[in-house]
Amino acid sequence: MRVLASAPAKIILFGEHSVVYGKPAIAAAIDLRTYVWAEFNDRGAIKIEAKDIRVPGLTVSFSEDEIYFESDYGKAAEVLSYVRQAIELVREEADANGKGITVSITSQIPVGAGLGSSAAVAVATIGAVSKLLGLELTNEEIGKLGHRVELLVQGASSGIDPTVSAIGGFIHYEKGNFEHLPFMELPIVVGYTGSSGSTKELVAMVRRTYEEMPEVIEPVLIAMGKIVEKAREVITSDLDDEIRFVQLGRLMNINHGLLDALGVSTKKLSELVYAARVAGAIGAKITGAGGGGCMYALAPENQSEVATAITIAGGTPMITRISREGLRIEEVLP
Ligand SMILES: Nc1ncnc2c1ncn2[C@@H]1O[C@H](COP(=O)(O)OP(=O)(O)OP(=O)(O)O)[C@@H](O)[C@H]1O
Ligand SMILES: C[C@@](O)(CCO)CC(=O)[O-]
Ligand SMILES: [Mg+2]
Repeated sequence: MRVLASAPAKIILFGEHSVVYGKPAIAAAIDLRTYVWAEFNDRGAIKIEAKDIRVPGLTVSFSEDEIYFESDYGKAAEVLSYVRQAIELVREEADANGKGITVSITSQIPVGAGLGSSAAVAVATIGAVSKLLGLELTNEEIGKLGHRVELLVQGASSGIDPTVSAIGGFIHYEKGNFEHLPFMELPIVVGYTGSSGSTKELVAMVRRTYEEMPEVIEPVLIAMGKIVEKAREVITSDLDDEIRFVQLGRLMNINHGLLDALGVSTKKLSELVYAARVAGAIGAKITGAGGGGCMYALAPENQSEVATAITIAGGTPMITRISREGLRIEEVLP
């Protein structure tokens, strides 16, 4: 039997980092996906084929166009720990420890770019392997297992990324609970700096700053939580789109300033944010963990001008749409 599952990337519209401290956040699944095939092997081992993982600074040996890491030889590189943990967790849940499983991954999501590649690969792997092992799990349960994978690998995780990747759509998230927000086509442009940041390291860096000066950082996190509450009010109001976008844009700009205050912006991220605003975006901010990765801009009138400005500033623009669907079982072959 072979199973193919896919799970989407996400953008965090408001509330990254503060969500790790129990504040609310708003995120949406987007139409870039990670695909995972799962099948049994008769060697009792976990075998992972990551066909297109491109991690700057990582050198791996490969044969033809495939990169192999095999955990039974103790060679599993840290870079594949999300996938390995996902497989091990599902094997445990299914009482199938020791069963040989091969997964093969292809992905459209840039890695370490703030678009939730770690959550998508964990969720798609859990989806494919649980189906293979005959476990009946809801997408919500798979999101919770994805959260456990992120906790195991990163040490800290709010769970928002695996939740939105598993269930899809546009959500408000707080302390493990989520609620779908009314669907809204968002005229956004994502700008990729081309460099990556590690969520594990960025979350740990914010934690160190918080522990050194809680009296300074706590109010920043509280303000971020208030921004999310305000944004939710605007999104669920019956004001015209034009007015809602202007208010959301202002909140994005404030949220970006506070993320910069936490130290998760970079020169390049800020350049893309300012280039987008100068080109007419009504709001622009980092999305995801920062330290490289992506920003996004809200540009109802001028998406193409903003995309050009991001290119001129040295970034790669992506015009994406919200994905209503989260985890999907694409194929089950005998
Ligand atoms: N296609 C893939 N195959 C295998 N592992 C992957 C793949 N994509 C992502 N990963 C894993 O996820 C890690 C990147 O996760 P990280 O949380 O640092 O960034 P992100 O999820 O892309 O961004 P963010 O968490 O800010 O949204 C990679 O180092 C790798 O371990
Ligand atoms: C930085 C962070 O808030 C979002 C990463 O996409 C981490 C998390 O919520 O687990
Ligand atoms: Mg991640």
